[in-house]
Amino acid sequence: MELKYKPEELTRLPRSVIYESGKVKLIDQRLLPREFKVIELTTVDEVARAIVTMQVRGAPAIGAAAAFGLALYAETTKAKTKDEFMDGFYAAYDKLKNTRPTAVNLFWALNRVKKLVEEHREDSLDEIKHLIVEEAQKIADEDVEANLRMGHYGAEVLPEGNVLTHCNAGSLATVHLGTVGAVLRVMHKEGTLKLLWVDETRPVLQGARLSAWEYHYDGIPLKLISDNMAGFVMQQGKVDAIIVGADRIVANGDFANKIGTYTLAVLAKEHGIPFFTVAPLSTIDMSLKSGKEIPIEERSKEEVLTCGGCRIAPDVDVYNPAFDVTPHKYLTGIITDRGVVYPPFERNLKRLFKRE
Ligand SMILES: CSC[C@H]1O[C@H](OP(=O)(O)O)[C@H](O)[C@@H]1O
Repeated sequence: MELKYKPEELTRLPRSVIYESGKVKLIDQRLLPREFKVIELTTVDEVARAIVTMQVRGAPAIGAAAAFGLALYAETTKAKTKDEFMDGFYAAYDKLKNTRPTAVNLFWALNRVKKLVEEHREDSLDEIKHLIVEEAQKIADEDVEANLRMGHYGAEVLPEGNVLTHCNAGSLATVHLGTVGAVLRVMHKEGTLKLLWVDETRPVLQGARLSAWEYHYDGIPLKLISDNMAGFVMQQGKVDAIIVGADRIVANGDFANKIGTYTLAVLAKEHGIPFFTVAPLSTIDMSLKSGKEIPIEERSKEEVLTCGGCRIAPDVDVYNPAFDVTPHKYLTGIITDRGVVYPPFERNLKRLFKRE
């Protein structure tokens, strides 16, 4: 894959989350679009709270933030002995692991650091601390590289024209550039993206608040629509492709993504519109055979009872699943950092992991 563009040629945005000597610095996504603010977190509890409250969100972004949370622990702990350090490390790992259950990137990132630490248990304490910080930075840098590759792969396969996307799988959902965001930015750079339809994505409005903000910031032509308009726009023949992110893709190609994705997939099938998901290998969980096994996060009733901080309903019972699962039969392809995977997904996803 020839990478024609560098990240700075595709976006004016900074990285969404970074680690600098004992501080995790991240864009507070709850404040967007009205305020752009980078907050500095100095404890593991603050990083865990940022993930739970969605100050940082998006599968790869929360994976990187969690890994940086372990780096922050390593560089700020007062532990004197290796046993004390390891007790604190496992406590930090558990705190971060228990933040959100659906995006597999969180567990992939935490387990990658934990495995390295356990493999180097006999090293000196300073060497172990250095390894943690270095590995967390590698996870972040690899995410940017993966997004760049997916951007180029995706722009090669999506048809020229109008694209619809749901939620935010842009730069804000990753360390930099985005998964969907990288594809859209390369298409925009090459003049093949004529118009982007952005679903507002109730109840947390990641589309209206985050995608509309970041793609407009980078000059991508877009129209914002409410979620219930997507079907009509498709019926009018105004959508040439749909592209969404993923929080967990499993061995048969079923995948979990923001609530409302399944609805779009069924509508896309009805209207003969190509439907792609974009995700790095860190989002693929080959240990699960079907999407039925994916844990689906349920969030607070307040997210549904309010909109933009205003109450829009009486205090009634609410069901608020943050994700749904789209069966692989609705998928045209999976755009990954190792190329585009087409059906049969079970066989072709296995092959993906065999390629080194
Ligand atoms: C590139 S992963 C983005 C993925 O994560 C989002 O969920 P949330 O905003 O709750 O973290 C959404 O499902 C996006 O597609």
